[in-house]
Amino acid sequence: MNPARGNGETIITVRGLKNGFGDQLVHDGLDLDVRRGEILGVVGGSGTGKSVLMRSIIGLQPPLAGDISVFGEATIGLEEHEATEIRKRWGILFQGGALFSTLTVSENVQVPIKEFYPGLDGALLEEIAAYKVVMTGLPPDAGPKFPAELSGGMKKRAGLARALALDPELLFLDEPTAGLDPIGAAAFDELTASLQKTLGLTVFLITHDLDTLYAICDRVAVLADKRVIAVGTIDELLALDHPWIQEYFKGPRGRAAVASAERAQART
Ligand SMILES: Nc1ncnc2c1ncn2[C@@H]1O[C@H](COP(=O)(O)OP(=O)(O)OP(=O)(O)O)[C@@H](O)[C@H]1O
Repeated sequence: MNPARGNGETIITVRGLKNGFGDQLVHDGLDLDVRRGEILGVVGGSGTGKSVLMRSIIGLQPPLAGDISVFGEATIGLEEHEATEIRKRWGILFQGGALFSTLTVSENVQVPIKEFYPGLDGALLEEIAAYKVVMTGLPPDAGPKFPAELSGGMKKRAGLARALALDPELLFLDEPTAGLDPIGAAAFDELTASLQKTLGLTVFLITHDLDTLYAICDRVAVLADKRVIAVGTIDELLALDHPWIQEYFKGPRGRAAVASAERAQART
């Protein structure tokens, strides 16, 4: 944890967000600030609206009410060309990777590049994709492979390579370590932290993985009761007496994550 990081500018601001489906209200008066340069973990029970929040921020879920700004610009109700300019500046790893199964890894990485820069020639696209593939720790020969030929961890890395295709400032990760074994998950966390540092990224990271929170998140936002009930370092959250927060961080899995973070600290 490095709470000092990200103390400057706010890169995402959400105010009074309201989302719902039919009779079900998912968010009601949700506020959140994400600071430039931080890795913000977003946690909450299943169905509390973490993915819906991410979808609202990236413009895939028009909210019932509220204001959202990213990079200092309001993102709701933008003209298509204005939205495109903003979308170029972020990358997204959706839950499960969401790779196109009929395209190779290299072709998957090229999808956003072709979308935003349709004029680039094939050789340059190949070159950019090859660079992104290697950057995410995949072997160079992963480029021509299809997703079905990859392990779960490799698929996540390929999804990350695609999310980084346009050199984003802001990265959205939706449960990136779900389905990975603990060693694969720890390796993915290390990759995220190292890319954040090297590329100066801001990371909005939805997770259920306590190890990830302890290992790489600067702050954690907790979703409950249709809003963000608290944001802070894990120590700051532990000082609160909200029952979900206490149960989450101090339950058996929370204690195991602390022990594992302490072991990792002792090794460095
Ligand atoms: N397109 C949709 N239509 C109807 N209901 C939806 C839609 N998208 C999400 N919901 C509902 O909104 C609620 C919040 O969903 P969301 O996927 O954001 O939860 P989550 O916190 O990400 O959960 P999990 O941790 O299980 O992934 C859920 O009850 C879900 O069923």
